[in-house]
Amino acid sequence: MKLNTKNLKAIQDLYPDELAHCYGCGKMNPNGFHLKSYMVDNETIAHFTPEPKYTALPGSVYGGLLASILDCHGTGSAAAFVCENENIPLDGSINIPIRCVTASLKVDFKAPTQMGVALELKGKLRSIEGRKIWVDMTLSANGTICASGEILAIRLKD
Ligand SMILES: CCCCCCCC(=O)SCCNC(=O)CCNC(=O)[C@H](O)C(C)(C)COP(=O)(O)OP(=O)(O)OC[C@H]1O[C@@H](n2cnc3c(N)ncnc32)[C@H](O)[C@@H]1OP(=O)(O)O
Repeated sequence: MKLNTKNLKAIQDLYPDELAHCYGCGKMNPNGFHLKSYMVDNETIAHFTPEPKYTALPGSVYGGLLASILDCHGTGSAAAFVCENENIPLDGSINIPIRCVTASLKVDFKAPTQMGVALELKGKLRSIEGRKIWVDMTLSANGTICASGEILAIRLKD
């Protein structure tokens, strides 16, 4: 699915500048991946096209890179789901006051991930229990789920 992001704000772009240096998704990191995740209906979605230098076997993407983008999609999704739960707007009118970091990340690699195509990451909220947020994720290439992930993100205390 091609996502029209014209009227959407990326979750990571709602982090305040001083917390936006993450290598995977920080807008302030000039060398990073700049992953951008969006809330669409009840799920989160991101697209990312790896450069050929992130090759594993010829023609397929290195698993560490896939884990990296799932990590950032997962924490961004966790922050967004908490915002939705607490009626905090994601429309860019404010920087979001929710900070989530990864406590645990599990990735299952199900099929080789084709290099040279836009990968699609999706996240669904499994549960929020206090400061713990579990998000289930998939990563697809050309409509085939190549990896699934689950993340436990922890909401930082104020
Ligand atoms: C703002 C932009 C952020 C961008 C982030 C991009 C994604 C990242 O790469 S983040 C970097 C990688 N992650 C980290 O460096 C985190 C390192 N770990 C920590 O800082 C701490 O362990 C932290 C914050 C996760 C939890 O510490 P703390 O706030 O003291 O909470 P703590 O009381 O230990 O744990 C809270 C709950 O989570 C549970 N928990 C913590 N870690 C785990 C774990 N690995 N597995 C299962 N449960 C866990 C605890 O058991 C506890 O549960 P309960 O409330 O039921 O007792």
